[in-house]
Amino acid sequence: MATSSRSAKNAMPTLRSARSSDGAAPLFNKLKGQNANGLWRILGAPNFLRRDPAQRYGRLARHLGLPPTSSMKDILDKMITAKTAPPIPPKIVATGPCKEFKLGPDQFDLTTLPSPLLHQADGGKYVQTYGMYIVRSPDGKWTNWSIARAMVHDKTRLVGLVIPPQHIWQIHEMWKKEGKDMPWALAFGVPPAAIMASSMPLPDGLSEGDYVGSLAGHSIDVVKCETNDLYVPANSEIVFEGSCSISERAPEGPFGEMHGYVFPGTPDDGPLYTVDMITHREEHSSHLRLWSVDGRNAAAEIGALVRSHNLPIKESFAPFESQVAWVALQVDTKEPRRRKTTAQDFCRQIGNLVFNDKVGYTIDRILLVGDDIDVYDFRDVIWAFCTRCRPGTDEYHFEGVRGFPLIPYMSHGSGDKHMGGKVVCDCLLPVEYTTGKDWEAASFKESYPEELQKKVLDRWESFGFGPVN
Ligand SMILES: O=C(O)/C=C/c1c(F)c(F)c(F)c(F)c1F
Repeated sequence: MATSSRSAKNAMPTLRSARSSDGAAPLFNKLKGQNANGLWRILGAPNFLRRDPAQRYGRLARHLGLPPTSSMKDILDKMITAKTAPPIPPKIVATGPCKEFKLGPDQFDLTTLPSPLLHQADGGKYVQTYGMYIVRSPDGKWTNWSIARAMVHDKTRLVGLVIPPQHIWQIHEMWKKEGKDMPWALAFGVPPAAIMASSMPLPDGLSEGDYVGSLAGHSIDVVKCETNDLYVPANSEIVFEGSCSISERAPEGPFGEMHGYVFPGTPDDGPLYTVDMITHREEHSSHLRLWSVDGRNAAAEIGALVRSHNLPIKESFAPFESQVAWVALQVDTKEPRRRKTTAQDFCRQIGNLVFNDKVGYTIDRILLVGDDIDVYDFRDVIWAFCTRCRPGTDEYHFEGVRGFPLIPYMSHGSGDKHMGGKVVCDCLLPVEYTTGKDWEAASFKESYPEELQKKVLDRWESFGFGPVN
């Protein structure tokens, strides 16, 4: 990464992207409010799409050590494969780069450090959108690494979103029963595989640290916090250490959320986090991003869940165009025919399984599509949805399941804010449940003999139509 923080002093604010051979992410080196050691810089959108179609998911691929030309399928398959690999627990080390600088509560002021106002109508400065929370159950058996947003509340405190059924909420409830504030750490700039694992809806009780080791192919070095007994990745760039109150709450939000809305002047409330110490390394930055990884990773988990129940699903993907609130499931349609499954039984079985599991929490619409549909191509998915799913009769609604309260039609809609609002859309035509696909797509690839297609493509540019895409 860029220049040393020491050179940041007294410089004009500039934006310089963290350019490398495979693409750019905005790195803000000189920010108003930095302290004498340049704390902190900000890297934007570390997991977002690239312009180059050949490297569309390059930044995500880099999180997992995959080539920048990897497909979304390559990325999600690696995450699921690692989950079933033998766990590689973190390795405890005596110290690490994150210990190079240590600031006590009288040496920092969160209201003056360069926390960004990400959207003009946000209820506060969201310094935390891509850092990794570390919390542990009171019995010490479950260490959870996760992402949850938080904004600056005052000089030494943040206020964050902690909602059921998230693991941080589950563990916070355990500490409430103990009558003790929850020890907490927030690590920015952690190993990229760790932040990817933090945004996967892994099963309750599974410690991400074990999973990340199998994802990275080696154990992650962790080091003990100065002010509590939690362990953080030793090469983290910045670490906030402290505790999350089990009683004190404050206004939280609104925030420009993953679905693309902010409702001005409508804060909710959340628990207060007190920061007792900040440690950081010389080369540091706090990472910002907008919520999006969760839906993509949820799709991978949903695919694994339905296959583990012997449901014939080949591929699973959450289209970006749906704000990752939909999941398209490609069905191996010879199986429902072999099993003589009716559409209703099939859709109800999938909806009951997914929408009653934590992995389905953020997903409001499941689209079942046939063998001929590429779930990674939204044009394919929406074509099947528009032409094969009859409104009403081919849709199976689920109102008796936990809803996702952040979706605007839930939080600001007409129905219950916390229950339901979910549906399975059957985008298989009835014939796919009986004798199989009986149509040809009226398309270049399906409506003409291959030799004719080749003849045309060979002469395409000579016709003056430009390069074949
Ligand atoms: O603040 C946001 O834009 C989204 C927060 C968020 C999320 F992205 C998830 F995937 C969750 F599961 C969740 F509980 C959340 F609160």
